Amino acid sequence: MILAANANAQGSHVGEWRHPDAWDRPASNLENAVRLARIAEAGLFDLLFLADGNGVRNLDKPDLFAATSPSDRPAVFEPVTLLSALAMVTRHIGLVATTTTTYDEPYAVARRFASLDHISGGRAGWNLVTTSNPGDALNFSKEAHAPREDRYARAGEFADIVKGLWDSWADDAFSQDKASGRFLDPARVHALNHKGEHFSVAGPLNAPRPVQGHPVIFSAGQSEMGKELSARTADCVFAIEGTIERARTLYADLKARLPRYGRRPESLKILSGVTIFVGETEAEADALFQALEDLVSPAVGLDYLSKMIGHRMTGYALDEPMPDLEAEHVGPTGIGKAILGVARAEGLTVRQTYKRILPQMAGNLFKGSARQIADLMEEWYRTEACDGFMIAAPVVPTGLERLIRLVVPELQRRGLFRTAYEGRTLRDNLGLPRPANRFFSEPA
Ligand SMILES: Cc1cc2nc3c(=O)[nH]c(=O)nc-3n(C[C@H](O)[C@H](O)[C@H](O)COP(=O)(O)O)c2cc1C
Repeated sequence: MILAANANAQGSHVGEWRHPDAWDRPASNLENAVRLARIAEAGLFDLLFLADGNGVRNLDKPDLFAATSPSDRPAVFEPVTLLSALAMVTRHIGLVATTTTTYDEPYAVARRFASLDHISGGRAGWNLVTTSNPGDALNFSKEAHAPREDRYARAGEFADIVKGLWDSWADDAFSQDKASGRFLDPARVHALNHKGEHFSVAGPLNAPRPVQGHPVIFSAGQSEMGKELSARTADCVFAIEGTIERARTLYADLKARLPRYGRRPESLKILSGVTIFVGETEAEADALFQALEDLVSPAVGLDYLSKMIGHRMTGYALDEPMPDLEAEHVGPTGIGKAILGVARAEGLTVRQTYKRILPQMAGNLFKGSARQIADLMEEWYRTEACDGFMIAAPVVPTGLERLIRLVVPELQRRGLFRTAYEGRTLRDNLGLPRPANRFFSEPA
């Protein structure tokens, strides 16, 4: 079972940062990030994962903004920069950063992640997103966020170029031989010379081939286009589905797309987003859950719901049934659709819907004792709802510490989770092979 730490130092629950256990002054705090990375590595987690965006939300609503939620992101480190620092204080754990294909350039992204892979000794991963926050467009000389179709078309070409650039050099290209005076072998370089619909990139990349060949690629879109992109280009998918049945359907759907691209089912790992409240007892987990809920005002809750479903919910009566938005609303995201589906299936009111998703910015909710949590994780894993979990554990960092103390040993006893890191690279630990260079055969 793969375990990933969804490592937003401000937490994932909207009310979390106000809890007495939360660390003080979480904004852009390197010391906290280092502590969190060390905690996750001591717990043998496969990787740290940093979601990201390129803009600040809610500035137009000063009251909400003052009570900032983690998704507003007013003060977060640029993730590759942060992971480069964390690479120096960790040895085993994978380091995965989100970077957008909509507002970045393939050469720059290939270079950044090749560098992180070398700096970390083969532990880098790139979470490829097409950007969820439309306002980010205004920070990149655009007047509006491009439609989903255009973003995904660009993303597909972007990913192909990045992979091609990582293959610029054969693994043995840089002999750096002082005696002969030969720094590199000019026969072992390939200039990409890509000319496509969105990009023209000559190459080669000004970095040796990454330690892992290609850093691990994550992707996180759940629309038809998002799923197809994952099947074609990703090694791991960060998936969020509200029920085990929906998660199994998505799992089967994604794996069934792979043969079309000549891929085997085990070449794509699916991590289900989950927020875990674990206590010494079920009652302790319930109490923490309730304490966090009490820290969120209806205004903040409604705003959060609006962002998650892509439709402004202010003005709807809190205790009326959740409106049937899917019919009237053209563009809910994959996540938004899942939320609306659960609200409809369970007949939730607007208030119940936002309360339901409050702890679920990072995915499905698991709450209870260590045994109960391990039972749920085992069921999801064994019945092919996922290959592992992208875990947020409120409150940061005590929630993760508790999870590692209580749940990890239970998973180990059941033979579901490692007792020591197996490999040297993130790919090794995830059980993913090192990709061959598409332009050069391996050195003899
Ligand atoms: C689980 C999950 C995590 C995501 N994380 C991010 C993120 O960190 N930053 C971002 O800009 N977009 C993120 N996205 C947005 C996607 O990249 C994509 O733009 C959005 O989901 C719309 O595509 P879809 O309809 O295919 O889901 C995430 C999406 C999902 C489903």
